[in-house]
Formats: sequence, structure tokens, C-alpha cells
Amino acid sequence: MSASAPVIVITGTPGTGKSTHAQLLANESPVPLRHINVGDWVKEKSLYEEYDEEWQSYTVDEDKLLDELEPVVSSGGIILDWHTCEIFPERWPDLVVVLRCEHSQLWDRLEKRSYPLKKIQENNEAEIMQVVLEEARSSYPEEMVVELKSESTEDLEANVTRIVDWIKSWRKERGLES
Ligand SMILES: Nc1ncnc2c1ncn2[C@@H]1O[C@H](COP(=O)(O)OP(=O)(O)O)[C@@H](O)[C@H]1O
Repeated sequence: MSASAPVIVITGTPGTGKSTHAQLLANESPVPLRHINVGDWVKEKSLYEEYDEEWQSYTVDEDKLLDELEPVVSSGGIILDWHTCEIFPERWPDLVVVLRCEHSQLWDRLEKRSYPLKKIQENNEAEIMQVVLEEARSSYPEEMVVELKSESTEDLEANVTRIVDWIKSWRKERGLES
């Protein structure tokens, strides 16, 4: 893709800090980045097949979602914030960040969201089994995927600084920044 700003996927189990990272990154990036909270898009644009009351979650219509995202992503300068990444075509992202959080801390964060107990348990197990990390590793080239700890404000700030540095070198490599 010949855009002047990269496409960055920020993924991880719900509660690991994707939106918090995406917002700070959008504020601190040296080039404008549009933060797309994919879960919110699914709801706002009705890109789902049904709402599952029991799990309190939407069954996403993946074809509709990809059709909606494609023209937006193709111009670059996007942060895709979602709890899964494997449906995004390999050509889309320049960087895939997988956030990780120690499971008891994640449990507390999800409890504060008033998730049903089984949804907390399911997400907690997924984090322990590093499901999202494995998905990312099997969907994208190794050098594109970075795993970052998100357990404190210090982690958040260090992670965002690291991604900002990565954006600067991404631009330098393309002759966009001196
Ligand atoms: N690195 C962090 N350190 C401390 N608290 C965090 C961190 N990342 C996220 N949180 C907190 O965890 C909760 C979930 O974060 P959020 O960004 O909404 O997660 P996600 O988008 O992955 O579901 C929020 O209350 C947020 O303030």
C-alpha cells in the first residue's frame, strides 16, 4: 500500500486495553491516524447477523464488515481496534499489536463492565490460552506481529511511545520523514 500513514491493528482479549491504547496513539501519532473501534462500527452500521442475548454479543456479518472497511483502510492512516484480527486480509495491516494482561487483573476489568460470568470466564480462558496472539501469529508474517504487556499506565505509555517510534521509522523507510 502506498499510503503516507500506516494501518495498525490493535488487538487482544476484551479488556486488555485496545481502546485506551488506540486513543492515546491517535493523540500522539506524528501523522493523523483514525481510530476505528470495529465493535462500535458493527453496532452503528448494523454489520451483524443477530444479537446473542445469552452472551450479550453480536454475531458479526464478516463479509459486510470487510466490504465496509476496505475503502477506508485502503487509504491508510487507520488504527483498527478489535478483539480479533484474523478476518482482516494479510495485505491490510503494516503492524499488528497484540495486548496482553495478567488474567486476574483482566478478570477485575471485565467484572467492572458487568459482563455475564460466563463471558468473563470465556475471555479469561482465552487470555490464558493466548488465543488472540496465536490467531495473529498464524494470520500475519512474524515480523509484523508484536506482543505488548498492558497492565499499568507505565506499560500503556511505553507501548504508545514504541508504536510512535515504529511509525516514524515506517515513514523514514518510505522517504516520508527525514
Ligand atoms: N495498561 C493499562 N493499565 C491500567 N489500566 C488499563 C490499561 N489498559 C487498559 N486499562 C483499563 O482497563 C479497562 C479496559 O480497557 P479498554 O481500553 O476499554 O480495553 P479493550 O478496548 O481492550 O476492551 C479500562 O478501564 C482501562 O482504563
